[in-house]
Amino acid sequence: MSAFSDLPVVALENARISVETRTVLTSASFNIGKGEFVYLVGRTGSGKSSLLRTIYADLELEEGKATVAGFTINGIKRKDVPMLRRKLGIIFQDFQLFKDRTVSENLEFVLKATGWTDSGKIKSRITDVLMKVGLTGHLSKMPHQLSGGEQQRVVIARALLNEPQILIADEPTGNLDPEVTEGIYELLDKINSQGTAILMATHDYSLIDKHPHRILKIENGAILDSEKEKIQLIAIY
Ligand SMILES: Nc1ncnc2c1ncn2[C@@H]1O[C@H](COP(=O)(O)OP(=O)(O)OP(=O)(O)O)[C@@H](O)[C@H]1O
Repeated sequence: MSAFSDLPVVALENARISVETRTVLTSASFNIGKGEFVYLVGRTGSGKSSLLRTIYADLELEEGKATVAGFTINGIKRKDVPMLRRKLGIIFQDFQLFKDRTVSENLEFVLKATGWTDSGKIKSRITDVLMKVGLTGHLSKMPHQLSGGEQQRVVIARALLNEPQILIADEPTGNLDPEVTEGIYELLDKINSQGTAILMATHDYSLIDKHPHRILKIENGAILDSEKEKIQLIAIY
């Protein structure tokens, strides 16, 4: 093990985050360790997506410090952002696959864009990630030939291509019915048990009840942490 293996995957210190003129976090500090599974909750508009955007360097940190997967986010140079994103897997509620490309082409696009050139390695990586998400045999399908749950599995496969240290998921089950949600959770749980940290924003408190993990809650511009205090989860939308 390297001497750096105990460094957190995400570390925020007194982070202040604003969107346009609205401050969503005033002074947030927390760490996410290697291989942790963490839920991110909070009312609609509390700033969950904004916090995730800061972690993947899509929204600037106004004050404080943040390191993610070994990168310092404060003042990160545009040219370094793709390197950071290679260490992260990002999953959204709306699947954002290219609709005019097959599953395989969607995955190949990302590999080529992130520097993969050897066609044998590309093919075998695509086969590997599709196997991980339970979609072996769906290589040549178009997104519209897949169910919502299957499309989300392709998105998860795409997020895994470059072996990220953490998956950042913004409402990954928001468009899925409860049974399909359970399957997606189980997949994320399996990925997590193989060592990838997960940070998942969700409104689905029944999922959290059923599968408890650490919770970070955004409330009035602050972060509450279930490791330090009891967090009330009342269905608030
Ligand atoms: N592009 C934008 N321009 C202006 N204000 C924005 C923009 N994006 C978000 N906001 C505002 O920033 C605040 C935080 O939004 P954010 O999307 O981070 O919240 P959220 O907790 O993810 O909400 P939800 O649960 O509805 O997804 C909200 O008040 C929102 O209206």
